[in-house]
Amino acid sequence: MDCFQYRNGVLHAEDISLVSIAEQYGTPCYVYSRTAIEQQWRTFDRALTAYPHLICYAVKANSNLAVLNTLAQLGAGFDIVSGGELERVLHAGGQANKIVFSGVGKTIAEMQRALELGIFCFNVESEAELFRLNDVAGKMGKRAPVSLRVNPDVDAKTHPYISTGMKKNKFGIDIALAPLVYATAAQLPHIEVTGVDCHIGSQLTEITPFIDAAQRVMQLVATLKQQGIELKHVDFGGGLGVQYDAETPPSVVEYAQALQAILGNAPYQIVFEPGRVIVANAGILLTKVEYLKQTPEKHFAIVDAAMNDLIRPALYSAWQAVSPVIPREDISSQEYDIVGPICETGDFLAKDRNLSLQPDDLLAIRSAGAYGFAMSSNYNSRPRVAEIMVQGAECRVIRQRENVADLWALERIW
Ligand SMILES: Cc1ncc(COP(=O)(O)O)c(C=O)c1O
Ligand SMILES: N[C@@H](CCCC[NH3+])C(=O)O
Repeated sequence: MDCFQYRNGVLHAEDISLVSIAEQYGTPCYVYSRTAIEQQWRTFDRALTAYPHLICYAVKANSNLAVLNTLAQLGAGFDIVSGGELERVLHAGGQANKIVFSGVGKTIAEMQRALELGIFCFNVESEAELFRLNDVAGKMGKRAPVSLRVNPDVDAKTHPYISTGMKKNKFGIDIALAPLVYATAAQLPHIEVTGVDCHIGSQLTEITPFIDAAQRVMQLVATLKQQGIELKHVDFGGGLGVQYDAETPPSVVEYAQALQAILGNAPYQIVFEPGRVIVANAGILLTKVEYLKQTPEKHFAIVDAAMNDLIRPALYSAWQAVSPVIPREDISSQEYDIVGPICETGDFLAKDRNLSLQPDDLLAIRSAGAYGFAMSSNYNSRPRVAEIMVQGAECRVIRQRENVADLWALERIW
């Protein structure tokens, strides 16, 4: 169920009108539906009951403590890519033994901390990293649980910036070389080979690349078995797409069924690292129209949110729906570019949208729960916006709006 719906002509987040949120907390702000996050989580979890599984929410999609805590309470594991994400998860109540650590550039300090805490496993992305991890674990008198992230050379058919499973990408170990690297890993005294991992990209809207990758991974698992290397878990990463516009991504159930057809009754724990599909449609960015501006070419709606708040349109030409909080019928509509106040032509949130607008109108940029606030910045010295979480008729600030003093809090004059 969509937790952002119109009631009596006003867009609501669950039971709370977005007009009242704007009045109480100001704009721009992110608004998340806690119920929507919980629902998505449960849908994912239920679809996978055929196998023992661990769902490790990809923290990078939305790392607010309240979001992480909501998921931790449901039993989530977490996929992290930095020491910062590791500490966030712990601070939010997540369990270390349900954490997978991905990423191509893990530092010695990050490895030490993760080993000290006893994470579920390291998704190792290169031989060099494997040797470093063996060394670090050895000095600590430990054995590091390891899953090699393999690169299956499958085209995820998504935006090139977020496609990760092709030979030309920096991620993972070439699947053709993986048997050799596994053989090396199995000989290292401070490495315990526990699994295999694969993540081919984000916002996948077709099932075929997932199937191709899963087949290649399971072939590798069979080869390793012949080599005498028995794995305990198989991690299929994240990447399941969501509907922003007219895409028709596979449902979680379709995705699970397709994997089941490949896995049969394989005796492995199955791990997933979903990010976007859990949180994207559980959030909006609420913004206010400051000015309407007309040039001979275009109509612009200049709003108080900008590319520093939501960079996806500027970075990937991503399309996100724009909904008026109170749709107007008193004036005719125009094609608008929805732009921010930043000094860049790339500062747009949407282009060519047919809307009826007046200054001070509120707009909701939809599907902003994933890779929204998490990718925001202070560019143009803009304080980061507030994040609000709603459940039913209850509403809480889960991150305060920054103020100008926060902008230079860590700076010193020479
Ligand atoms: C290693 C890894 N796992 C999981 C994810 C989560 O992906 P998504 O948000 O598309 O589910 C990502 C991001 O693409 C990733 O890099
Ligand atoms: N930031 C991207 C997704 C990248 C996923 C990171 N592995 C987006 O907004 O679509």
